[in-house]
Amino acid sequence: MTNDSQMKVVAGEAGYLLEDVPHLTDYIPQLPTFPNPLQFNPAYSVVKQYFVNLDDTVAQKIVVHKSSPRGTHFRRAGPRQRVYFEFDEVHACIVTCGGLCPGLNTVIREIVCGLHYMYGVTRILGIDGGYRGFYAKNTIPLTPKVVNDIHKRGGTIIGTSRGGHDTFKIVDSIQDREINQVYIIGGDGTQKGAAAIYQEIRRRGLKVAVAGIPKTIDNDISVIDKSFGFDTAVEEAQRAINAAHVEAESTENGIGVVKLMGRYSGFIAMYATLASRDVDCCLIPESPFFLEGSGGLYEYLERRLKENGHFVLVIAEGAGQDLLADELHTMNEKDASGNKLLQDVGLWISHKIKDHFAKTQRLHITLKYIDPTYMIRAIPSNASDNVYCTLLAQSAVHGAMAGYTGFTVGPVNGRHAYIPFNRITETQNKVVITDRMWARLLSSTNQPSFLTPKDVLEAKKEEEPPTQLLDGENCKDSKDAVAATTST
Ligand SMILES: Nc1ncnc2c1ncn2[C@@H]1O[C@H](COP(=O)(O)OP(=O)(O)OP(=O)(O)O)[C@@H](O)[C@H]1O
Ligand SMILES: O=P(O)(O)OC[C@H]1O[C@](O)(CO)[C@@H](O)[C@@H]1O
Ligand SMILES: [Mg+2]
Repeated sequence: MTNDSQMKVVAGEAGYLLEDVPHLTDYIPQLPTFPNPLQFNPAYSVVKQYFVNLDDTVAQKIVVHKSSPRGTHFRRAGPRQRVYFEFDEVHACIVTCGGLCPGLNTVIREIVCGLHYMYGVTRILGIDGGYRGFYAKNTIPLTPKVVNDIHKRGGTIIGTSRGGHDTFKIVDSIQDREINQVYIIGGDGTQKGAAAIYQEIRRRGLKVAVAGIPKTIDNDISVIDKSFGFDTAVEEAQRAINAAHVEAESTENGIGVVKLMGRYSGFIAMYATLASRDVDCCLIPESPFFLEGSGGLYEYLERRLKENGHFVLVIAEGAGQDLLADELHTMNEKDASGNKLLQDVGLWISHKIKDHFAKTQRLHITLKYIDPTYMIRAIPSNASDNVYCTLLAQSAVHGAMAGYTGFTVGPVNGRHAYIPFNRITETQNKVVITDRMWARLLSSTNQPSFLTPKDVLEAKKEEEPPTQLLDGENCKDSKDAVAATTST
């Protein structure tokens, strides 16, 4: 077994590997344990097997050959027979960081209700306004009554922010307030911050469990099947695409342009396009494109307008940024968290298309640009995301109560697991354009791939899939996971 402070790797037979998460007892030996109060909970009395077996693990790769090694596994999430906190000892806090995402309030609600109703915990604080709220703002007491209706609202009732991560000040605040469970909801940046907080807590030898709940509307968090709020966002994006289609269809040579979120990954644009069937072209950050000449966007646009009389273009906000940078000579501006600030590619491409047709005078077009960017993430989560958020929150609560720390929760092939922070933060999930899912999109829109045979070869070399067995498999940066429904 190898052991570092972020991940414990345990090897087993036939190539079995467990990438385990840290536990409080790794650095505080002989902690007392207590029976899990869940076994006395009437709602759970019907459950055949109350507790997750300590040896249960979840396979990262589920499509295998006869001779395949058993591969990487993660610890299965869920309630344990013994817990490391007494109910009246727990003082928990919840913080939300980064951009908004449908379902944030549901996760907050279910952490509060899970702690309260499953474990009898009454002291729970909301940290106001993201990481900086630990040391710069007041806290918000959270009870089941306070959070009762919040899942019906978009946003986050405790506020969020970018930047302001100061590990020492945050851990000082945790220590001063005698907080011993920290629930951190956020994207890749947030999880990196959570890892730093966990490391500092461990260095100080504190009995504080740190649990991350992955959040990103872009669906760019690796290892997990998908992130909460993504389905809701895709559904909302349909409304914008529908509007663009109606507008485009109702005029001669009508063009509808819709810009969707997706800084580095085009999952929202890809899924919204695949679901809608009204889209003629979808442009994402992972797939370079060009405008002029043979095989370019203008040529395709003209052809489609002649064939169909209208055209719908969906573009992810991170697409074509290299083209914009060349033309606009932009400064390399960053937000408070260090993320690159993007130029408005939707507006840019709308102008380019209008200019092209004005210059060539071959067709008279009418173009409408729809930018629903913030609308798709500011809404409350839909039914399936609400259930998903509940499972995530409860998995996090069970993990912290069981003494695990330095972990992120999430479904891996449909089973909830505890995943070490570094596995979540080391890479970002991206659409793989040599994958079958992208091919499906190309065949549904009929758009050109904008790739030369040489480009395809290069792309294949870069993203060599480990196996060709799975549809959509390589849409996951982890190279192993498949999109799956969630269940514990
Ligand atoms: N490498 C890092 N180390 C410590 N803290 C970080 C790091 N990167 C980001 N953070 C902190 O995490 C918080 C959120 O980061 P960011 O704004 O990048 O959003 P995110 O969590 O990636 O979510 P999203 O991109 O989905 O909106 C910020 O407060 C930021 O200071
Ligand atoms: O304007 P804000 O709040 O910085 O958020 C914009 C970014 O947040 C995200 O929704 C998530 O990272 C991106 O798609 C988008 O670029
Ligand atoms: Mg991010």
